[in-house]
Amino acid sequence: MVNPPEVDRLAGSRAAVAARRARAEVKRAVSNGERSASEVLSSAARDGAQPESTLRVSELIGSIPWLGPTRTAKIMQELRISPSKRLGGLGVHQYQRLHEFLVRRQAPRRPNETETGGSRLVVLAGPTAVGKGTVAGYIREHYPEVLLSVSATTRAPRPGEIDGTTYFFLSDEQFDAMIEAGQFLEWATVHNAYRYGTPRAPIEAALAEGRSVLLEIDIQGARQVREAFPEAKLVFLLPPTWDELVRRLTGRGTEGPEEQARRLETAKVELAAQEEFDATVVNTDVPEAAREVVDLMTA
Ligand SMILES: Nc1nc2c(ncn2[C@@H]2O[C@H](COP(=O)(O)OP(=O)(O)O)[C@@H](O)[C@H]2O)c(=O)[nH]1
Ligand SMILES: Nc1ncnc2c1ncn2[C@@H]1O[C@H](COP(=O)(O)OP(=O)(O)O)[C@@H](O)[C@H]1O
Repeated sequence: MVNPPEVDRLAGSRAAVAARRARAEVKRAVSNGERSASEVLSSAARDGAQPESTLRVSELIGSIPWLGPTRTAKIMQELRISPSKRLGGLGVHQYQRLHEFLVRRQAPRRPNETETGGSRLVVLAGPTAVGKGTVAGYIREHYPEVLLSVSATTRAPRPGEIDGTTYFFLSDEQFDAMIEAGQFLEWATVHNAYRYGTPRAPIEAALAEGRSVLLEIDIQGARQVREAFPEAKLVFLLPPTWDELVRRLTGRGTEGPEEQARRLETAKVELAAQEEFDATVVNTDVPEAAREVVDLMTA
């Protein structure tokens, strides 16, 4: 029996809705880190009937955490794949290029081989509230062999912060005097508000003793350290997702809504800088993230 056209049309639209839902589920799983993009590509290549095969390449790449539309468009150009191309329609060479890109991106980036062995100066940077201070504090507690640099700042202490341990809390005049005397290894104005700087003397002394030194500083500072110490390793701490970063900032309760909004704006700029770093560590679990950072100090 042949279905009347209306029944066929209905069945067709139901199938289209189901396929759309399946593609949305694939994108959600990739953006949450539940599935890797390379595994989705392999699944599409294995079986053209899978919903993955009708996913556009640009949708797959755009689902990878921290790759926004601008970076995605740039990557599509570099891979020489048209934005409308679906996974199931890739040519052999296109598939190869995309697969290599995805596998390269997923492997945890280790400092490049040309670095002098055992360089001991490591910078830990990342967006506000990602957990830099928490991970650095865990390292201070559990890896006493690592010297954690104590920065100077002109911002006021938060409840529980101890002068000389969390920061050296200085007045503007005291901070200016240290700049004048060349006593900072680097310094920067962060979140368009307060100044932060790394006192030079303790770092140079610790490096001279062959100790590992960890600087927890902002992106501007990381760039200055790279200039002064090309062998330094720059590690970028990432949150599992943007929503988790927002939750941590608001949950921390150390800034009011206006300051939080300002810091989140800075965070977007900072996240875009991660490509300048030698390695990235995702701070899902503090002990695990701390272990990965320490491993990078001796890698
Ligand atoms: N350049 C530079 N940045 C620093 C230094 N110490 C801390 N920071 C950065 O200043 C920013 C603000 O730090 P803080 O006020 O503790 O805020 P939080 O990052 O939101 O906890 C963070 O990105 C820190 O990494 C430093 O010595 N130099
Ligand atoms: N892995 C994690 N899981 C959940 N919460 C975390 C994690 N790491 C840090 N936090 C919390 O997130 C908030 C921001 O951490 P903090 O160390 O102050 O960030 P940063 O120094 O990067 O600004 C704090 O409330 C901290 O307890």
